[in-house]
Amino acid sequence: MTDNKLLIHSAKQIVQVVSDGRRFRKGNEMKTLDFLEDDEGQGFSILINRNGIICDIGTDEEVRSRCADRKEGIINFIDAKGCSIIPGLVDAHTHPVWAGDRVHEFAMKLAGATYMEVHNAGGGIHYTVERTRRATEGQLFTSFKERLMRMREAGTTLVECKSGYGLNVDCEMKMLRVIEKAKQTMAIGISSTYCGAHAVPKGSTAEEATKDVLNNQIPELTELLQSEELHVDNIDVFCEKGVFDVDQSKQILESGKSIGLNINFHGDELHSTKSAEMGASIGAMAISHLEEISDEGIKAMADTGSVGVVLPTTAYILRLKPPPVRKMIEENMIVALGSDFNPNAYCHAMPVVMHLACVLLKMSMQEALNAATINAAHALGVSDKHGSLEVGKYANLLILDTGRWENLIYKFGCYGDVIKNVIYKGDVVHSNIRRQ
Ligand SMILES: N=CN[C@@H](CCC(=O)O)C(=O)O
Ligand SMILES: [Zn+2]
Repeated sequence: MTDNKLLIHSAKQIVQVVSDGRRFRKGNEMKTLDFLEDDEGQGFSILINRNGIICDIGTDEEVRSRCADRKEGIINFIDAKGCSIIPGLVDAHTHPVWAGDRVHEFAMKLAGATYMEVHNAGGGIHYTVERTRRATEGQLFTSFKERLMRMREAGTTLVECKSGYGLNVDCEMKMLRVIEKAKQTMAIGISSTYCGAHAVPKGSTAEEATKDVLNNQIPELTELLQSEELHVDNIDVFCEKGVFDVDQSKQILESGKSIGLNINFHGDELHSTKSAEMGASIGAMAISHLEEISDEGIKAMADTGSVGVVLPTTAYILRLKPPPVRKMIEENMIVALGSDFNPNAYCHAMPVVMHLACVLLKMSMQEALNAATINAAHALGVSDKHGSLEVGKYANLLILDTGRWENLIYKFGCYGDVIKNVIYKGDVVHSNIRRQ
């Protein structure tokens, strides 16, 4: 007799997001969510095996009788009466490892300074780089761990995490080791990204910094990947006027691709540089920001299937023109969401990001949930295991204390009132005490 780890039963609603094995949704399909619900008051169940994988899903009666037929036992039960269940949220873009505090810059920006004015005056990324270089691995891990726990409480079960506040070989590898440690020890999924070309270090030119990335940082990273000291998934560059230009970015991204990393980078944020066209031409898995994407860029990304990761917190905080998400969806680009959690945009909560996506980017709640689950997982190349509630996928899910999942988006900033439990690979990793 096999024992299953957990049966969650009696749920009012299970929002699977997708139920037919598809890896993403685009265009008009983004308005659709697959879910289990009926008006007769019938409850729904999810059964999770010992390996933390969903092994059955359906009405309470169906799941229990199939389990009995297979003569399987169940170790734990959760009664989800009146609740809805959705997949764990996927945050497709964050910068969560750093030291220092940039609250003073928020005041400068409120007073009218632009992002690049702060950056060029030695603040912004440069300010964080100085403090991150001085911090020990232990100090960086302690604050990173805390941030990951806050993200998880807000419903994130898979998060992309970048390096990029080192800008030299030692500190970039230090950041990647910190991310690796969390990857090995914490109950949250992590997709790690090398972003050694996040800014041009003080005292260097972009050309010199490109050479350092190509000739020093990537070779060192290659060795650490080969020795399996690090497991890195993606390569990123800040492709922007005054940072790395399109040619420099292309060289760095292609070099990362040649060592097996997925291309996933910052483009067309503050200026239209044709980053999207370049990224699509080299097979980028995803490109983030895209506030200034051109019509040709949208078409190129739609044609190649590169995912557009939009970051509503950035446009909101920097008062930028928001990315043209309606147009992207109309043109069949795959759109995903990320929090962009970083010292400029201090927001770790994907429910807040989804709310901003609806109000600022004019997405519907269904589109926002697709973008924050299956499409975000696809941007990270792992939508075969994450991003929906289907048999064979990780049992990463949220039990919401409401019969209508939309409350998670509607109740702006009040996700703590809505999320009852966060479950990662079949284990309860967060319980809202007030909601028990
Ligand atoms: N634009 C570049 N990188 C980050 C900001 C990083 C920082 O300001 O520390 C972003 O995605 O918003
Ligand atoms: Zn970023």
